[in-house]
Amino acid sequence: MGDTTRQPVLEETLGDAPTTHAKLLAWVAEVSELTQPDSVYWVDGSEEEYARLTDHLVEAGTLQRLNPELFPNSFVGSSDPKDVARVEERTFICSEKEADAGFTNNWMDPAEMKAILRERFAGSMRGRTMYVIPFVMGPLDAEQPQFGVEITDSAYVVASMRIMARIGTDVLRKMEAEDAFFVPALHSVGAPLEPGEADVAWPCNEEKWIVHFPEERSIWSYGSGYGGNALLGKKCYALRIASVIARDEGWLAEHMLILKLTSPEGKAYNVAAAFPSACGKTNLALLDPTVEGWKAETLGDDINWMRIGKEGELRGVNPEYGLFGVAPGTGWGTNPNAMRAIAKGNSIFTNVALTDDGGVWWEGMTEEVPAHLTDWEGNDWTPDSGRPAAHPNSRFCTPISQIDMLAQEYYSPDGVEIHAILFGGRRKTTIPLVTQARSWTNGIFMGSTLSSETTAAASGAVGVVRRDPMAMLPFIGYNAGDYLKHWGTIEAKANPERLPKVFLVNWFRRTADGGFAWPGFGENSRVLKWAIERIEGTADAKETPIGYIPTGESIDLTGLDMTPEQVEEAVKVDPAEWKEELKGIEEWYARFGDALPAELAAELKQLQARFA
Ligand SMILES: Nc1nc2c(ncn2[C@@H]2O[C@H](COP(=O)(O)OP(=O)(O)OP(=O)(O)O)[C@@H](O)[C@H]2O)c(=O)[nH]1
Ligand SMILES: O=C([O-])CC(=O)C(=O)O
Ligand SMILES: [Mn+2]
Repeated sequence: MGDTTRQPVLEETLGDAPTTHAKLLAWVAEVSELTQPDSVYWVDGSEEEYARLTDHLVEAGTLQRLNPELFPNSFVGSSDPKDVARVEERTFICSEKEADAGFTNNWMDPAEMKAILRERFAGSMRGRTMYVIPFVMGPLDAEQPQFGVEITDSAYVVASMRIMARIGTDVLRKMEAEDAFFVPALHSVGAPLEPGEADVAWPCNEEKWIVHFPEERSIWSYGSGYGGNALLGKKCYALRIASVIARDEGWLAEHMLILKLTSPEGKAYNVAAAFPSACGKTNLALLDPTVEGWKAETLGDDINWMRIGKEGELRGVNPEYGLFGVAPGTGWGTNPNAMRAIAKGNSIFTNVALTDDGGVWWEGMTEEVPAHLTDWEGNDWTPDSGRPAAHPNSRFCTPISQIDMLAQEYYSPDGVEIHAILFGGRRKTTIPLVTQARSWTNGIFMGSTLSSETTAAASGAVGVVRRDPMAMLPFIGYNAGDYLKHWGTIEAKANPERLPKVFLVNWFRRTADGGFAWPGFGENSRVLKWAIERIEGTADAKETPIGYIPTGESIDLTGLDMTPEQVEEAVKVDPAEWKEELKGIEEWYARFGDALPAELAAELKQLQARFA
């Protein structure tokens, strides 16, 4: 990239370095000595820089520019077919003590792991540019801005990080002015180039390591260029490392969307919802309410940092700056708000199909399926090809500011008060459309036993039911038992009147004939209305062993072709199914051993007794 690069910042050239932050300079020098890049480039985050970067990515064959009349300033690229999702089996929490990682994480001794990683990173950036990306998760004017610096040898990562996080010179200036702590996040695709060797479109390594050192608050990611493995501000920092910081400081870093709802009377409520990957967060965050008189506005679609406010209320902030959404199933029919945001351009698409007129397409985008496409692997595709045109975990990466329904409070460093918390998963049976928890502890029980069928968002088998506490199974940066205990401490710190009410939801239940028991998407606003009316004490409910479910009449069905009996079917608690479920929960809880909080063991006992 010629004039855009700088020589490695080594000890003797520190005088020319673009920052006075001594720790950052030292780290950049150390990494460049280890990884041996051709040059070091400090990312300023400007539009002009983005133009140069994307030009370079087009030249390198990583990205293609889309037809600007269809998608202005937008690009599409395909990853290596073996680098399409997060790799949970290659993800590690290297706490000093193994017990602090707990049974839900892979663990290795930090010194041993560092030795392995140093070997992998040694010379790993040879022939490449090393980019230094100063970033902040959450608003830069937050009381305590949460800084990070990602070092990467992937221009695709730089371009994507610019959409997903606040990056560049402003961040660097504030960081150095405060001589602030930052999370060092080191990333290499692990594909050094020998002199004269031609690059491939998507460099990566067969061997992948996604490693977190919680005590050091550092991240080392090797071998993958994809999403959650490589955009280190997202899952690695804002969930795994932040969950550890949150434990130590008394707050919560959660895998949740945040949605603001305003009732016909003009009263606003903020709902946070935790669903596992590819289970409907982005869709709910961009909800188009079908229920009359209600307004929805987006605050966040994936991550929610919650702190206790001055009046003992729980306040949530979305630390991200963009959407990294699942493309398939996102369409004009199901999620027009996402489609409108995407259509404004300024987006990077990964592993979607290409239309003949230079646009993108994926399954579910339009009702009409194009007669011809280039599929995500670059092959000709027609509707009778017998395979999806877009990869099931293909993604759109789009600035959050392009959402028309974005709430103004998104920009507020103090966030918003959270009034309700939803936990949800993808279950064909057993779990009702919606259940209200009896109490905060009962709500933690619901979250801790959350289960879902696995999706394409992580590599491995799809459709297997697994427990996913608070939808955080792959993201809890410490012992899962301690994590549940930490949730328990919130009750005592909060104002009891202001504690959010907790609900369990399941948009994915099936009827006997195999269809969805509930139409989902915009219609989910009817369920949210019920939940809010429960908070206000105005909606009817039926008490069951697992909590409160709606009566058939208590869900507003105006304008929807559905009967109260069908609602009852969608919310029914079937004792036979629950007998099986209780076995699953018992096995799950047994895995925590001594780390299981006593109050949750008691919750399970009480539930068993209610079914007996
Ligand atoms: N049946 C049904 N499907 C839904 C609903 N909401 C979302 N989906 C589908 O679920 C898939 C994933 O939805 P997303 O909203 O992208 O999931 P996510 O939780 O944001 O996923 P990540 O970004 O991976 O964390 C898409 O294929 C959607 O079409 C719903 O209410 N009902
Ligand atoms: O992290 C990623 O690659 C994408 C994502 O949001 C998830 O899988 O939950
Ligand atoms: Mn999402």
